[in-house]
Amino acid sequence: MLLIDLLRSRTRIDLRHAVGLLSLASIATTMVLIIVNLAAEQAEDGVASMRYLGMMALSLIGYIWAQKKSSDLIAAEVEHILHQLRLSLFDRVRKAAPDTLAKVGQGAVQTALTQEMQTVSAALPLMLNGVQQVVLIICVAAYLAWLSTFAFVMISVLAVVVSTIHLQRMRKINAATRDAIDDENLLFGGLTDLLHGFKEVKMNSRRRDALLGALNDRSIRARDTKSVVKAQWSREFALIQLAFYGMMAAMVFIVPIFTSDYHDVAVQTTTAALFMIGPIGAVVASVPSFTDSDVALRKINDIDHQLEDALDAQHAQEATNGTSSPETLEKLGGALGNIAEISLRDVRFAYPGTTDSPGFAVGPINATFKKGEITFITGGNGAGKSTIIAVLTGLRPAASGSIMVNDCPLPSDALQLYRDHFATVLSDYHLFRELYGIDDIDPKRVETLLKQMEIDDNVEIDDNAFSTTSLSQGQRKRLALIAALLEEKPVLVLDEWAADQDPHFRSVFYEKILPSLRKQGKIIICVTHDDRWFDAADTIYHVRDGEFVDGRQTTSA
Ligand SMILES: Nc1ncnc2c1ncn2[C@@H]1O[C@H](COP(=O)(O)OP(=O)(O)OP(=O)(O)O)[C@@H](O)[C@H]1O
Repeated sequence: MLLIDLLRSRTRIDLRHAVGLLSLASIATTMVLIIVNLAAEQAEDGVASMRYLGMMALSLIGYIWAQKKSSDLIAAEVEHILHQLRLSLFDRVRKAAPDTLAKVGQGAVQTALTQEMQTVSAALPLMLNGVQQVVLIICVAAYLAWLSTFAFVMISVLAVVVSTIHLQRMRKINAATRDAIDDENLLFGGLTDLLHGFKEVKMNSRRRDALLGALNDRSIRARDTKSVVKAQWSREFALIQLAFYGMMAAMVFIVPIFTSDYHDVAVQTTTAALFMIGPIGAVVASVPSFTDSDVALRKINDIDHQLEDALDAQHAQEATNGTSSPETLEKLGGALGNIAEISLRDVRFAYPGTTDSPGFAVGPINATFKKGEITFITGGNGAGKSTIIAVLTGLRPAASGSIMVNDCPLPSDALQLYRDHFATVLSDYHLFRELYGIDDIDPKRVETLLKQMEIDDNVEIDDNAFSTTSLSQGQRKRLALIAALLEEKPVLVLDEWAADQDPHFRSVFYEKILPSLRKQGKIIICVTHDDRWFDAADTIYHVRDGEFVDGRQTTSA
């Protein structure tokens, strides 16, 4: 079972210690049963034994101590294991290239990190409680064996028969559980469409009806498969309860026929059997969550392996390019510390294609971006501007050609080092409310930037975070630019940044903000369609079909 493998492989504690504590709690509980039986015998003779009362108090103290110790240990350990699992997935996501993540599916990774983790989180404590109850059942069974060997053998045979039937039926239930979870995930996918596309759904009643129809169908399927699983489990509970009552009946009607001295222990044996109802119920009730968590863990593992395979392929590709020597990295570090220019030399890149058509390709690209200069990249939709930006910023590794920092070629194993020198607001940017990675923010600088972006009335920075991001599209982009500028990087890349700005602020951007950034000595690269302000650039590259067709030096800048 994956859950047990997970516990074994990830735990920091000695599992024998935890099981020992759980067993101690079970033994203490069994002691209570034995003492009650013995005290009851004395009570029949009208004697109230203080010795048994003391022993019972000791057993209860032992139970409470072991239970508290084991609960604390297990609760901390369960959360530690989940934390480890999350970190491992975060790490793989961190290392993944954009294509790797796209291949596995962002939605699948998100589901693994949220829904499936929650299922496992709920199941782990139940499973450990189940272990305790199993130990308790074993202890009570041993007590039964001591009271009456015949009763014990009979119960054991009955337990083996019922367990065999139960396990057979479990296979069917497990398969149905997997179907139910798949149906539920399909339903959640549709819900994401409904919530993310809420406005589009509101605007179009045909789309709304079609989407709600599909959601309804998926919900019906999820309902039906789930109710089949629940009905199967109810039948299982009934079977186990029936077996239990059968066992009680056998003890009071059948055992006395075959054993002569049974009447001496009949009451104790029946009490012990009754004592098992709770633990058996708890064990049976915890089984469905094991099944759910096993399915959830399989899904998490699956995503983990898919990411791992994609990363292995990525690393194999990187390995063919070799590893840079410390001298090369040192030279590159020096160049990056004082970037005068970045050049692309015969750079090519292509998206993976399909069997029917090759992926879109850019290159050969030749261009130079200089410190203290503004470069515009223009071109029609789909010409390849954003793809070139992705290669230039090191988000996508070039297939051939070279990127030069000053006169130093960028090796493919130093892309992260290179990327760390860029601040970007890309076309599909994400605005973080928290200014992650930006420390010691100077409040005066923030004030100036907020004023310069004309949003000082709407936003402030508190505790390293924007006070709000609930703003208009244009204002959100201004915040993204502030965050990029606070990073204080030597290269600034903006992909269609001004597209959402009003005419007034566009002129502020092109006529004031960009020139002041040029004065600061940054390399500024902007993808833009704003031909009215082409004069603001020092150099303009025009892209057509993945190539620069015109690189012109403007005169006015
Ligand atoms: N992730 C991707 N996987 C495969 N192909 C892609 C991917 N992203 C873009 N493309 C292909 O690359 C082409 C160029 O896209 P790109 O985004 O670079 O164009 P663009 O010039 O920035 O366009 P726009 O002005 O519309 O933003 C697209 O036509 C598309 O076919």
